[in-house]
Amino acid sequence: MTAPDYGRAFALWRQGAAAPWQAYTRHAFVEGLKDGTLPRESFLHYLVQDYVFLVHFSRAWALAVTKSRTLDEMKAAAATVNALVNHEMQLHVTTCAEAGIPEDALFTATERPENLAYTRYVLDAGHSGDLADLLAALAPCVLGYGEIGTRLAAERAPDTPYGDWIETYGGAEYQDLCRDTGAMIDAALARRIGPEFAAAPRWPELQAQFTRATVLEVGFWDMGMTP
Ligand SMILES: Cc1ncc(C[n+]2csc(CCO)c2C)c(N)n1
Repeated sequence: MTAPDYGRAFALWRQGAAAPWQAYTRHAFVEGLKDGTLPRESFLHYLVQDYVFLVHFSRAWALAVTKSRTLDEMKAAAATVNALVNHEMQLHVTTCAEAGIPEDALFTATERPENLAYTRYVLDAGHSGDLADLLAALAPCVLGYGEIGTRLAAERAPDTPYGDWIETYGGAEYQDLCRDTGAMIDAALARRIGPEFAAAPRWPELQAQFTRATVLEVGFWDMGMTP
């Protein structure tokens, strides 16, 4: 299966991080969602941690609003903050509520170090750099789930109990968001670095940020498997 097209910068970054990208998008946790063998306890533990993760990811996208230089950039980043705090986190709240975990327990859950490392790394990439640095660190999260969702929607076991999760990320709405985000990244890089951004002196550092965030995604799945 060929990977979905989320733009030029992403295609290059993904290629430049080939081994960790494979470890992230084909992780045992992902395969367990696909065939339904992931223990429920692992999934709920992941969802609680992911709720906290999304709180900090919303802060990172809010930082992208303040790092924007055009109204189009601001609109895209602000739309993502809205989607995160008002919609995506609802999947976590609803699923956890069904399992008897109330929302205030999600907001106050103790963060695992793997979670802390990832979110604060991304926030620091944004605080110490510009929008290009921040987007390089944010891209694996947004676009990786798009790629995982697409593959799992095609390959899933019909009776996996994780169908809602797969449909959230494999569905048309999320895939549109991934394409928009990929286009926004290409435009933001072209604006700051020039159209040949991959030949620029700062490209290796952007690649390194993307690769580090991908490695931190692998750590997040590992954490999910060890409740
Ligand atoms: C560990 C972890 N990595 C990625 C995502 C996916 N994700 C994070 S923010 C966001 C919306 C961006 O528009 C999406 C889809 C997640 N939930 N948890």
